[in-house]
Amino acid sequence: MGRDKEDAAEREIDSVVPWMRAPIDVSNVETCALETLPCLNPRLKKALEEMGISSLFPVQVSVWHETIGPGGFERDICVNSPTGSGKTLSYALPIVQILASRPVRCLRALVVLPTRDLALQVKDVFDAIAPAVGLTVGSAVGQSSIAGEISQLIKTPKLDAGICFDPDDLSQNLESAVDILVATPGRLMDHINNTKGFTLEHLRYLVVDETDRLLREAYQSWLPTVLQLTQASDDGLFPTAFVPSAFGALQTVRRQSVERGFKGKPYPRLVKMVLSATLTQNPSKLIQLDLHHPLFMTTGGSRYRLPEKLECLRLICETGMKPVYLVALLKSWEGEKCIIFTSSVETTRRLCKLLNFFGDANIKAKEYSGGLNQSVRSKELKAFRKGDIQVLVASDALTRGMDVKGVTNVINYDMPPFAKTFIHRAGRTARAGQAGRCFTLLSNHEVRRFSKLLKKVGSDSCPIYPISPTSLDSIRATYTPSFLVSALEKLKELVESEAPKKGRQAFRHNSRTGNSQTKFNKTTSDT
Ligand SMILES: Nc1ncnc2c1ncn2[C@@H]1O[C@H](COP(=O)(O)OP(=O)(O)OP(=O)(O)O)[C@@H](O)[C@H]1O
Repeated sequence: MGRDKEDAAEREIDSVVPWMRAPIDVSNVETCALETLPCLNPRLKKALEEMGISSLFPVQVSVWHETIGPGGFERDICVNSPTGSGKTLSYALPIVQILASRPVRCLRALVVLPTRDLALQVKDVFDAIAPAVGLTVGSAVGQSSIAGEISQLIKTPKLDAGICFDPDDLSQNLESAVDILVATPGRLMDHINNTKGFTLEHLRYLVVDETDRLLREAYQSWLPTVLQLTQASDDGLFPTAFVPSAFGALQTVRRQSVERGFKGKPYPRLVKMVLSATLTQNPSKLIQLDLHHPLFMTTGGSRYRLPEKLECLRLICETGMKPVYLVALLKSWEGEKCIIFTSSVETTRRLCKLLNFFGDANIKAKEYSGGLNQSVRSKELKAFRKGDIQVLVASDALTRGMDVKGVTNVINYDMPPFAKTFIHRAGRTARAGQAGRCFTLLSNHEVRRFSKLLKKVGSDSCPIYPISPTSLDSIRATYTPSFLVSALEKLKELVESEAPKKGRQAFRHNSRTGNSQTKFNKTTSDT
């Protein structure tokens, strides 16, 4: 989306839908010890304790109160709560508790997330609690082959000795092997369209995590498809292409209800939970979710909120000096985990290579961007989680929601283009009530625009970080003309061997433009 469009979308706050005008303010809610949480299943309590959790965070307490007990889940839930405030468990815990009370194996909860790594992270949370109450969690994210995924999701019938399972025989009972499915939209659609025995017929809970991101892209119309498949089944609403393909004895009949508040809606209805740190307030987007008496939960009065213990800092330098400032910062934190954000995939790749040229700085940096294939990305992320890599250089597309323990610093090497981008980047640190710092490197001409952005995110303080002149000088000593020539040569080789055609052309153009300082600055300022 272009900047103008995004800005316009952000301004649409003026046309907030009525139900968003009187939210539940989560900042007035206290944390709650597990011992005092009403109705908590003792087996879930034990599982939470094994995860190291002794109390619930405010957003988790608020959602719990609206979902557990009499009248629970009567309304759809919309949560706008800061990064790292624990939104995943806020939906995972009540869903698991409720499903545990009726132990019948069929797909009853679906959680949709925009990326594979994020979906796997959320699956880990469900996996930590669901088995304690006998529930099974599956994933449809494209991590394994489609056949591997199908065998994990669908239970094939036990046949008499000598009789083989025939996948085309519709008379055989195919049942779901999972109660809860965590999916990305693409793989979800593959299973809806092609997997025999995969059905949303029994679905009771739909979670759309990172809602604003998921609503921005249609992903093969996954949302209208899911909503259509969970409509009333007594009025012929299922289009033939989507006839559910489960042939087990178990049936869920959704009827057009005439009960108060449900007129014209199917009952039992699909309960929806939508969550983000930057939940859209755009009515034309929200309407796609077809929410039922939505209950809005937010933190504080402002639209966006940064984590409480996040410290924002800025560094102002000439564009060509950004690498020097960056290395000075990284050297001063030896061993601390850090994520560096850049403006594009190409920039991410180049900056990562550049950091690795500063060999004596001992910085182990890896790239995490849409320019890498999924398996490489997941491998780098795993190494970063384990602490084998200290620095992850990342583009924006994939880092939303990412939860990596021990990230104490985030650096905006390129200024974030939008307030939302700043929130999600900065939110990779200062999670779960921990302290963290977000540094932004700025050139003089960016200072005013950055101040405006800070106002939007509700930050009233972002002092200049006093970087030590001695450390800058020592790095400048490395950053000599001979270093530049050698780095330039290495970058050229790498770019020519790896970059797409466009990148190679840009580099050749730079190489023709004269002295090495100009060339290097161009290359680094592009990064
Ligand atoms: N009750 C709790 N006690 C201690 N730690 C918790 C609790 N709930 C969640 N956490 C931890 O807090 C961290 C952040 O949780 P989570 O990823 O759900 O945040 P989030 O609000 O979804 O963030 P984002 O908006 O960035 O996706 C995780 O590491 C999680 O393990």
